Amino acid sequence: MTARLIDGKAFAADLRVRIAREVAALEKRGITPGLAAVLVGDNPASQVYVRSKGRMTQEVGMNSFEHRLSADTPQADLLALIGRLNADSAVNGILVQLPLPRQMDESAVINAIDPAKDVDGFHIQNVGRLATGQKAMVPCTPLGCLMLLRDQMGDLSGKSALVIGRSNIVGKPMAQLLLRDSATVTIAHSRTANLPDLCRQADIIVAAVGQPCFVQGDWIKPGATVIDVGINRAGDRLIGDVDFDTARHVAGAITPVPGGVGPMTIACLLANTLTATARANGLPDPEGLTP
Ligand SMILES: Nc1nc2c(c(=O)[nH]1)N[C@@H](CN(C=O)c1ccc(C(=O)N[C@@H](CCC(=O)O)C(=O)O)cc1)CN2
Repeated sequence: MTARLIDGKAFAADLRVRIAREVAALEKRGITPGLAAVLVGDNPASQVYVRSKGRMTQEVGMNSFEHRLSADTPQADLLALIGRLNADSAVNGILVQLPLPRQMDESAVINAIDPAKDVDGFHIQNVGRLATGQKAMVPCTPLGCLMLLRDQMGDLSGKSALVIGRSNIVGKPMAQLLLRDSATVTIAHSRTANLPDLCRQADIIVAAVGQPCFVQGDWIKPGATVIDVGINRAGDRLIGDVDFDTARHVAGAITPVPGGVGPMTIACLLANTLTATARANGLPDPEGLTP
């Protein structure tokens, strides 16, 4: 068996076309969504991501506002900037690129963002809303994984899903989203016993452990759908959390790295910005962009 390749890059490109159409429709009402991206420090990967976010924001017809602060910026200055962005009616979405420099308190910074503009879905109010089934802003990477899974598998109800990783950004919200779609969800992590056996029972595996080639092909149930969230750098190569070369002979469908989940993250950021703009203007949520 050779797994179907889940082409996240193509899916994300289609999603951006749909978003651009919605943005053009808003334009006719005199509304232009605006996304503010804040980058603190000079982490090379973060610089690349923020640049791509700005470029793609403009490509779909939204306004992009970029704020770059030096690594030694006092936290109070960052909080003051967030306060100004919260109050700015041209800004519908705010993101602070992670990771932040060590002297910053990540939760204090994230929770200073107006939850209605929190297009990363990291604010504690959005976390609580997602967990209790209310309208929320949903973290971009798990939202992208959910879109890919629904596209591949249709109804996820009753499927057994294993999420490997318990981060606030990916693992926990991913589990919430799968639960919301009535999958039977298990969250595994570094202390989980018998992980290979748990994997072998799963119709869906979402790997977000941050360890290259962690999930082996012989852990995978034949025909399962495997979503690899890992982006591990090895020199100039990117390697996922799944051992792609062995997994592709067992899985039914699998995301590659690169070109799988990664591109969905930015497309979903744009989707969330559109949703935030619609909500701020008393309009219904755009079709198919929210869970
Ligand atoms: N505020 C946030 N910070 C971070 C997030 C986030 O969602 N919000 N996620 C990651 C980084 N990230 C976006 O910010 C991101 C990661 C990866 C990709 C992507 O397209 N990856 C490509 C490969 C790109 C490359 O060559 O490096 C792929 O996997 O195909 C986009 C965005 C942490 N910080």
